Amino acid sequence: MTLERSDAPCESAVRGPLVDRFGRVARDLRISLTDRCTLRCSYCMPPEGLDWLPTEETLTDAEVVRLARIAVERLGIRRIRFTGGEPLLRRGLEEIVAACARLRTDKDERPGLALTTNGLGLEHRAAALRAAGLDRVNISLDTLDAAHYAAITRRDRLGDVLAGIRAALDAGLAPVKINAVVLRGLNDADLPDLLDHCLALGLELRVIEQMPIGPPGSWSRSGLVTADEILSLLGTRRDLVALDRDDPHAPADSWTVEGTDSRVGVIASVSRPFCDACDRTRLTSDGQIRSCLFSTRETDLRSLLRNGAADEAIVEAWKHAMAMKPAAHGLDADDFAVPSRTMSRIGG
Ligand SMILES: Nc1nc2c(ncn2[C@@H]2O[C@H](COP(=O)(O)OP(=O)(O)OP(=O)(O)O)[C@@H](O)[C@H]2O)c(=O)[nH]1
Ligand SMILES: C[S@@+](CC[C@H](N)C(=O)[O-])C[C@H]1O[C@@H](n2cnc3c(N)ncnc32)[C@H](O)[C@@H]1O
Ligand code: SF4
Ligand code: SF4
Repeated sequence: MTLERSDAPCESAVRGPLVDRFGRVARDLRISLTDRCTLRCSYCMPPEGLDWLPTEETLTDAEVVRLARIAVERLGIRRIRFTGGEPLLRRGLEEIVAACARLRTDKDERPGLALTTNGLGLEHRAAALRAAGLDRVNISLDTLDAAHYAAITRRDRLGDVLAGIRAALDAGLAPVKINAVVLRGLNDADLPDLLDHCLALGLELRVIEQMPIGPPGSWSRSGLVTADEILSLLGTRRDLVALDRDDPHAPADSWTVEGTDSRVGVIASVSRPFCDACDRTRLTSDGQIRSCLFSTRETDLRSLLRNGAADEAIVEAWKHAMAMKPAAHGLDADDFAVPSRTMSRIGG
């Protein structure tokens, strides 16, 4: 796919809901609630962490909810995912979820509400989050081997994640998906065990190709474990049958595992990009809109909010940001530009 470099929005891009120059419509908003985290996953953050945003630069709960309301009521957003950093570090998470659950979409429905988390502390919050209106949760777990887990995340917290998964299931959050980024020589050989564990608990495993969006030096194309390799690892003990995508916009390709009711997914952002059908817009914890995970530019909604802008001005700024959305991440292009933030500051 070639990258469109023109910055001029076409007319259709500035009318109606969030539509970009290529006709893609954003229905899915990912809100990062903090840039801080309890882990230091090697593919996402440097061991020493990052310079965290000062509190005053982070959107308040009320600011987050106002932007979510504008997105849902004015801009056609139908699903919201809370992410981070680690969103469970956000004290007001339950209140933010409850406020978003009161919104109504253009179809007069409650927006779908989901959380992506590393699972630390979920044990104590899953029930309250469910009661607040959270529908589902994706939990990151790269391996069941405690030593490998500690090597990847630089923290010895495997037991806490497993407790968080159990609590999510008990609370009735459904489906519970497990996200595993696969790293050569670290957890690739652990995938069959992880799949068996997920099948036993009724969890949907998605194995993720590592993207070049972590700390400098953490990614190389030659070291990438690609979707083809992931599939052969997952097929070591199990037979997989390919499924058609039920949601054309979902990042994962899915398979059923023969002899079970379960499915397993592969998110192949690098070797099989899904940018053509992208339906996402992203809000960072400091109030910047990123139309693409790999954007090199952002649109500052926080300044608008804090300068007293009316909803209409925010709507226009958000639409303009969407109009500038690139065609694709362009990883294969000669002029690929490294995104302006690393993963934990964007929200995945
Ligand atoms: N390239 C790319 N990767 C994405 C995008 N959205 C999510 N991902 C990656 O997909 C992986 C799983 O992300 P999640 O936060 O669980 O979100 P999701 O897979 O969209 O969630 P579902 O709605 O449950 O399918 C992470 O590595 C994300 O960074 C996207 O728009 N582009
Ligand atoms: C940035 S994290 C934020 C939410 C939460 N802290 C967590 O880990 O689930 C969101 C997702 O991005 C994934 N991720 C982080 N760095 C990645 C990378 N370099 N390539 C692919 N996925 C990555 C994580 O595995 C996680 O599933
Ligand atoms: S992937 Fe999630 S848990 Fe791991 S360092 Fe990044 S933000 Fe934290
Ligand atoms: S890389 Fe950008 S355009 Fe491609 S799917 Fe992700 S957010 Fe969408």
